[in-house]
Amino acid sequence: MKLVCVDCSKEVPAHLFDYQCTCGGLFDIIHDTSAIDAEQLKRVFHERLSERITPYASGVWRYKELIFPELPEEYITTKYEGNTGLYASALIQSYVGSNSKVWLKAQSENPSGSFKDNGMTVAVSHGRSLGYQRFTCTSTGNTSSSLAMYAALAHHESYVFVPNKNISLNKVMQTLAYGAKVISFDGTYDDGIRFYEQYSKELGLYICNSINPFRIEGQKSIVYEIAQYLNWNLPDWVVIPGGALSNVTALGKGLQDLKNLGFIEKVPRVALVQAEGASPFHRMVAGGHTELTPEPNPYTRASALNIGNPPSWKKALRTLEETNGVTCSVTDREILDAKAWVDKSGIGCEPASAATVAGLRKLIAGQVIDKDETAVCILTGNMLKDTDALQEYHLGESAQASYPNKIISSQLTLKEIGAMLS
Ligand SMILES: N[C@@H](CCOP(=O)(O)O)C(=O)O
Repeated sequence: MKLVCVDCSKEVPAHLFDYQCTCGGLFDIIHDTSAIDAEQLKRVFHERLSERITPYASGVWRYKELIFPELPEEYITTKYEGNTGLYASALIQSYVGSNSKVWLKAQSENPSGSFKDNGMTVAVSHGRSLGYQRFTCTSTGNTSSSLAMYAALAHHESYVFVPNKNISLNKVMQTLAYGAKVISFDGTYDDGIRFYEQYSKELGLYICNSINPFRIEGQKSIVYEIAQYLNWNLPDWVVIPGGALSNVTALGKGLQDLKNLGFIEKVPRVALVQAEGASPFHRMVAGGHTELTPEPNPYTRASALNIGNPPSWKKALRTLEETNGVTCSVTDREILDAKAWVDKSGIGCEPASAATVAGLRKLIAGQVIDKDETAVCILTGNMLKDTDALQEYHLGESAQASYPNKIISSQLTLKEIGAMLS
């Protein structure tokens, strides 16, 4: 295993771990897979589906050989993350106007309620193996909840920086309740990352944001799991939301692993969906530019996507190139309407996740995605991560007329209502 800089291609042995190269570029982790017997490994992954107790019962560590083969088991900090549902939803298929199967991959079912757990279990385990006892991140709330949970499990400390506005209080409370020291600051996630880039050495804390390549390695398991559940036949499209862009980066890296090992024959196309108010990456791609212009004041109601200067944009661009991918942006209204249908389907998600369903609908309407093509939308966070969004949508002044279910209120007694219903 070695670290390779995405900017200057400098190679560094993994034991000299750092977040950034001396040139300022982020590192990728590259594994030596030459000794892997792919068929044998597939059988091992299959056998581990019936594990209950060992770390291999985790939907991340099930794939340890492709994620972090060198890690001694004693450092693994797991809550059996992953193992999340993959649902084919007829309701969502009809909502997006598709003739073909649409799956929802519910990363929202992870132990802390978001996809961050897939990467965090690996980052915290790696940090422990290096001897760290204090962990940190800056976050709009999902990364911080996940970090706080794993740090607590490992009996270690976590220090979390959260913007003082435009994030969900539920997530901040979840982080606090897991025992993190929560420091609210005047700024955005982007400011927090800049701070770490400058001070990571002096802090002496292990950084758990996605500038840490071990986070990306763990998040690759999301697409491994989808592929394994579908017997190694992926849908035509994978639709994914984009904020910090770690998810799409990991998706691309995971797809290349599967292809290179011969686990899958065809690489699906990737559709990356951003919220209109925080869409610097989409604007770059749509404008045919090769450099990202940061958005200084990102704002979307899908607060997990409130990121104007995504650190992983170069890695994300590679995913698009390798998968013949596309990008699009959707409005907050489109996101919240799509969310209402994902919730009604019984699966549920936080607003950021619903950008995928809104994006799929838009891309089908625009004939970028064919109605006859299959797709999987990755849902990143749980419905209860942002209960304000639920209230605003269902009870607020602009409660949506398009949504069929309302609270039925009446002056009748329960006995009278019972008589009416019988
Ligand atoms: N929405 C994210 C933003 C942080 O991204 P990361 O991948 O760098 O941790 C959050 O939950 O904080």
